[in-house]
Amino acid sequence: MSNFRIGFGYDVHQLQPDYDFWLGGIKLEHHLGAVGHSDADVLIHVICDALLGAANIRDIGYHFSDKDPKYKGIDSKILLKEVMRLLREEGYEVGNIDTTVCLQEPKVNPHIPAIKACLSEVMDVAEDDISIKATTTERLGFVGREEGVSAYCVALIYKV
Ligand SMILES: Nc1ccn([C@@H]2O[C@H](COP(=O)(O)O)[C@@H](O)[C@H]2O)c(=O)n1
Ligand SMILES: C[C@@]1(CO)OP(=O)(O)OP(=O)(O)OC[C@H]1O
Repeated sequence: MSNFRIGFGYDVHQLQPDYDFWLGGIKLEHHLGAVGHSDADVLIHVICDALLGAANIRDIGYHFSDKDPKYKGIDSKILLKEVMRLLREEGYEVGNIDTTVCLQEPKVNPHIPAIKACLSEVMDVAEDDISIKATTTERLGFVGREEGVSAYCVALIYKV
């Protein structure tokens, strides 16, 4: 087995009125927000899953159950910090992560610098090793109908 491992994360959250829209640790101003047991930050959730998967230490729902009232409404940055602690406890460091957010509206691009700065601080990983991208689905499917937001992440980790 090499010192390098990869992981992958995928997640979906519904979008509805009267909810906050947290994405990558920052709050977007939008008429719809993401629904979940936590703050429903889909971008942070896929980063957590990709990192946990890379280290082969299960997934976000295993470590932070959506049945546990302790995590009701929790700031996902707290979950990501704990995932980083678990990763480092296993002797790993992050090489880089690459993410894609699938969202019809609003535009993510203007927020990418703030998201990268936020995630860099939470993860203690250089901004240069954190890539955030976005795409619409050309009005097709649940993302296109603005019923939900999805995201993907791949992560490279290495043994220190
Ligand atoms: N929510 C989004 C979606 C897309 N972008 C940016 O726009 C580009 C074009 O999107 P298409 O879905 O038409 O390919 C995309 O490459 C992103 O740069 C965005 O910022 N926010
Ligand atoms: C984060 C957790 C825990 O609060 O809740 P949700 O916000 O529902 O998120 P999801 O990605 O569906 O699953 C992980 C959950 O265990």
